[in-house]
Amino acid sequence: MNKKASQRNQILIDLIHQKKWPYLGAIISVGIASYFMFLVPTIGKLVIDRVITEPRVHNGDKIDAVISWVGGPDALANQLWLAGLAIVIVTALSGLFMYLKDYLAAGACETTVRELRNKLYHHLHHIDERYLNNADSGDILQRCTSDIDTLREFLTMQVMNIGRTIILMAVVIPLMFMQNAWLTVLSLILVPVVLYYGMVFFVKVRELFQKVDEAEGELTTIVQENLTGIRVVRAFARQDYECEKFDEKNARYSDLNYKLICMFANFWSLSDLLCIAQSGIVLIGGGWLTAQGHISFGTYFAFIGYTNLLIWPIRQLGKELSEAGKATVAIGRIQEILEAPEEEELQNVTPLPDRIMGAIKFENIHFQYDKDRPVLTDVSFDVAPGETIAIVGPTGAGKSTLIQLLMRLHDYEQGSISVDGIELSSIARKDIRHQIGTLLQEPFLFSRSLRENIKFSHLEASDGAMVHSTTAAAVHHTIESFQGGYSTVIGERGVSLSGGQKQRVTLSRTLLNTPPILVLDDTLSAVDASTEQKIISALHEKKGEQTLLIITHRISVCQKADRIIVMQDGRITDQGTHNELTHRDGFYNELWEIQSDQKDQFESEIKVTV
Ligand SMILES: Nc1ncnc2c1ncn2[C@@H]1O[C@H](COP(=O)(O)OP(=O)(O)OP(=O)(O)O)[C@@H](O)[C@H]1O
Repeated sequence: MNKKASQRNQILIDLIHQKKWPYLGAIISVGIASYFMFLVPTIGKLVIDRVITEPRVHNGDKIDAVISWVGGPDALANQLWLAGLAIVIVTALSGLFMYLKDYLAAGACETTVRELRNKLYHHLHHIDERYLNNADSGDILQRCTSDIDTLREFLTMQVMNIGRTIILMAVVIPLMFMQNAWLTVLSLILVPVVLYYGMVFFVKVRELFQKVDEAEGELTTIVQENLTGIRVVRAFARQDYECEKFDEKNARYSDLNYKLICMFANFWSLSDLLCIAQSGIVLIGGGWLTAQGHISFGTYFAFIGYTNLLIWPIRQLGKELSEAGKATVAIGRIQEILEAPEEEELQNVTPLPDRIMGAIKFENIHFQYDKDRPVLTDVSFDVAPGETIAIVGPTGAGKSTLIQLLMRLHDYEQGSISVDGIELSSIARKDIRHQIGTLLQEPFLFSRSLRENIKFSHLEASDGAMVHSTTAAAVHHTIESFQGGYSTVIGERGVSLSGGQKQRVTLSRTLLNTPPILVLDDTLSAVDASTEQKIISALHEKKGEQTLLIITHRISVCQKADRIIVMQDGRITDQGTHNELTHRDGFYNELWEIQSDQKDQFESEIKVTV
């Protein structure tokens, strides 16, 4: 067994081990139920041999004692309903223990799967940023939903059925041998073939299952992407193109499923044939042995019953094993996520006060995502507590990366970053993130009420504080104009709000928490100039209370900053106030001239029109 397979088994063993007592109870119940199942044909045999047929068998054993107790063979022959009642009672007891098995197993399985789901969800929230950047969200979604369901089915159905069949064989086969060894051999002669065929099928089908799962993942990804980006598709009138792409994936998924169904059809028909052949062998062989007087008629009757009792579950074993193949693929895929590294946490972290001052220092920072592709080179700058810094630069200059390093979404390898004089790499990730409020380029809102979305940053905040933050973000009146006000539930990713409204809601969410450091990553790009000014003024009211880093392309925002940092190609190429930078050549001055020209042109066009 290779390492991966043994790790997969280990996950399963660990999961089952956590609930060993209910599982053990289920196994014992199956054992008892199997014994009662064995008793049904055995009662038939005893009645035939000791009551119905002549000459009657007398062994002087406990069975004879029971027969005498109910009035002897003749009396029993006149009251055969008693034997029928015994069969009903034994069958009912067998059913009762099977129910107990299902009850214990279902409880244990559900808890096991729920714990695994929680473990996976918790892990996803702590997984390393690099893994998330490269991961395919549709695929992860599938692993967390349908793969978990496959595993659940495996634990509730397959493990129990496989266990049940093995226990049934372990209980019934020795009891059959005790009655007649040759007939037992005859009754089981095709069992190895049925089992082997099931195992071969199981190995073959596993590979195909993996392909089907992958194809399903691709299909989920394409649906999810298209739902998220449906407006982009419509804007470019690319519906047909996307439908074609979907059809391709859909066809592949269907073809693979069809192949799988065909394989199963072959398996069922051939295994049915094998099972019927096994029953036929017992019928013919047992009939001959009875005719020759080697076995009693009752034994013949009982062995037909035993064979039927065993062969069908054994045939089912092939199916269960093949389903188990599907589960091992699912476990492997879940395991891949569980093995993805989590964000590393330090053993000895430097604790932060409840509220830091907000001083930031970058010293000779070098950083790259991929080998030999430097994104930040020798970046150094200082920010005093309460200072407002604007960061400008062309696209791809590394501005967002700077912020991601500050939030410890990635770790720097060269240089130093400190917050209030404490080296960032010695601070726990969650501690530093508590101190920084961030508004990312892409506003994200949950499909919950506006109130829940805004209070996400500060769950205990009062409604008054919430209204204060929405007023500062210039969105309070918009929210009040909705029929449901703050209770309005917004669609997935806030689709019922405009881009600017979404940004303002996310801004109010960040403002509610008043963290000592606030970062706006190109957040104001989707709001109009007057709203932008309102928001900037609101932020300026708190000037000095929090350190403000604003990544922006707008000169109007930079003008209000204490200092502007200019970034180009991963380096800081200039810094200073608006006045200083507009009096020397460089990127900022060019940006200023372009935006001033545009403003002048716009104003003169308005004058002409008026
Ligand atoms: N997760 C990532 N993995 C690999 N490369 C990345 C990743 N994120 C960003 N980059 C690369 O790093 C460089 C800097 O990206 P960054 O997002 O920091 O730029 P930016 O200045 O914020 O750009 P913009 O103004 O367009 O947002 C770019 O070349 C980008 O392709």
